[in-house]
Amino acid sequence: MYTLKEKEMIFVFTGPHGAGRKTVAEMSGSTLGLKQVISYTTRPQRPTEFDGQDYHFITSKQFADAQERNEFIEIGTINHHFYGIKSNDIQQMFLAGHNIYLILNRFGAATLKELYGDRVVRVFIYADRDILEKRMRESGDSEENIRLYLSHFEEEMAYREECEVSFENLDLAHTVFDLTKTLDETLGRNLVDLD
Ligand SMILES: Nc1ncnc2c1ncn2[C@@H]1O[C@H](COP(=O)(O)OP(=O)(O)OP(=O)(O)O)[C@@H](O)[C@H]1O
Ligand SMILES: Nc1nc2c(ncn2[C@@H]2O[C@H](COP(=O)(O)O)[C@@H](O)[C@H]2O)c(=O)[nH]1
Repeated sequence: MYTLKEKEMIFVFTGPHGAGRKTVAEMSGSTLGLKQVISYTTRPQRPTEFDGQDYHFITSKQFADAQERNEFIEIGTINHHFYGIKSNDIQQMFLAGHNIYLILNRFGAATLKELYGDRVVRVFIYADRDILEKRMRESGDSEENIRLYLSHFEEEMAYREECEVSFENLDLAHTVFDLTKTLDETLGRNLVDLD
């Protein structure tokens, strides 16, 4: 496992599906120079997704081989598919001089917190159930996926209390403004003058 150096931070975006974790993480992340560590998954690639950008899409055999070689720092099973983060990818990002973010479910967020303690800030992004359903439908998710994702809504929302910071993502510009300010302060840089 990579040992974090002074001032290196890991931001883990979590919360219910469709809350806008990816959207706000990318927007604030690009302002603050954070880089995403991309997960590996055995889930089939969706038509709107790009390999290496949304996920590294790999076969079950490739996943099992990497697991055998102890390459993953964290592994999750979601809807019968495997997801994992490689330790070496975290290390490479830090060696390249970037602070990092990941977008994980609550189990992955809890694992990273256990491993890296105070250096992990869990950022919980949420909106109410009806809004999530509307967003998922508008972004083309299948009815089956929407049903599956919303079936975990209450458990996902309950994790909010354990997270270091949380933002209700209603108006995108406001969320990104508040989030960027908070992350900038957490990094102790105060580079972003948002007032
Ligand atoms: N504040 C917002 N208002 C309206 N739409 C939003 C807002 N934030 C994000 N969206 C839209 O909602 C959809 C889901 O956003 P996003 O993919 O970022 O969510 P997510 O939490 O990462 O969920 P998933 O894991 O399902 O991708 C996208 O189409 C995105 O453009
Ligand atoms: N515990 C982990 N959770 C992960 C990882 N990569 C993504 N995720 C989360 O899983 C769900 C499924 O997302 P989908 O894109 O397949 O719809 C979502 O909440 C992701 O944030 C991981 O490596 N570990």
